[in-house]
Amino acid sequence: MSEARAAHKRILLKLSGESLMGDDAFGINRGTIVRIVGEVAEVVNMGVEVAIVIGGGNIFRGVAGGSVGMDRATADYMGMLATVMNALALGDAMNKQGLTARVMSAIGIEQVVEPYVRPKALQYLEEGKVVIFAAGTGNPFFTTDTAAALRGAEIGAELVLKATKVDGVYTADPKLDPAATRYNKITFDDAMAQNLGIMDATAFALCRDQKLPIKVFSIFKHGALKRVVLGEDEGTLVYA
Ligand SMILES: Nc1ncnc2c1ncn2[C@@H]1O[C@H](COP(=O)(O)OP(=O)(O)OP(=O)(O)O)[C@@H](O)[C@H]1O
Ligand SMILES: O=c1ccn([C@@H]2O[C@H](COP(=O)(O)O)[C@@H](O)[C@H]2O)c(=O)[nH]1
Repeated sequence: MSEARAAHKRILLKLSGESLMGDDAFGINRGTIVRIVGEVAEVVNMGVEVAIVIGGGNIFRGVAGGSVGMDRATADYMGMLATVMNALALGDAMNKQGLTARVMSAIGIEQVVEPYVRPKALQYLEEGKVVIFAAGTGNPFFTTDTAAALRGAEIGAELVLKATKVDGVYTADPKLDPAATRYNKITFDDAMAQNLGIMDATAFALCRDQKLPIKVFSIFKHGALKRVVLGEDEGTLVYA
């Protein structure tokens, strides 16, 4: 274990699917996934129990499928399967880089990965294994952000870390509004009242009701994950 003291014992890290793309147009970039696993390893080696929810936007997005005429629920199941592919790739990279990872799926595909069973997930975390939650909530019409809030609450995480492409929550989407400014912290109620698009309202509401804070930070900023875990000033805190 390293000398630095973590501010949190157990965390839920939400990785967007797009964070695995690197500079590619879609899919999984090998160098990027290796770098992200290296950053996760740093916090695991500090003694932090790490659970991960991985998105699927780099492979498939259900809403996009719906918009071209596909049944929305079917498209959403395809989106959930995309998260299983990302989870398998992430787990494989972790095991190759010296971590022990377990992938658990919210939908039954037992020949491929074990099903999500809460006590088992808790046991893995206590054993120092990284648990990767695949297939979101297992239900269509939800997102992996909501899965992160749900699993975070279920496992008693102290903090949800939303690792994304931007370095925090802004007054407006910074990709669309260059004049947008970043919040250092913001309450769930304010984020929801202002309809800030960084996370969906269901995820915000669940975390607010469970008093589970969220840190939004950029996964592309080297060392940012470790700085969040150390409780340093990084990204935006969303709190109740
Ligand atoms: N107020 C805001 N502050 C910051 N980012 C915002 C805001 N409103 C919208 N966004 C956008 O939200 C996006 C967050 O998306 P994110 O990377 O989490 O993707 P996702 O849909 O959750 O994951 P996936 O890629 O797996 O589908 C950012 O890229 C940013 O452009
Ligand atoms: O609980 C869930 C989680 C996800 N989906 C579908 O998967 C895709 C990919 O997830 P992202 O959160 O966008 O990364 C999502 O667009 C949904 O179509 C789901 O149905 N239920």
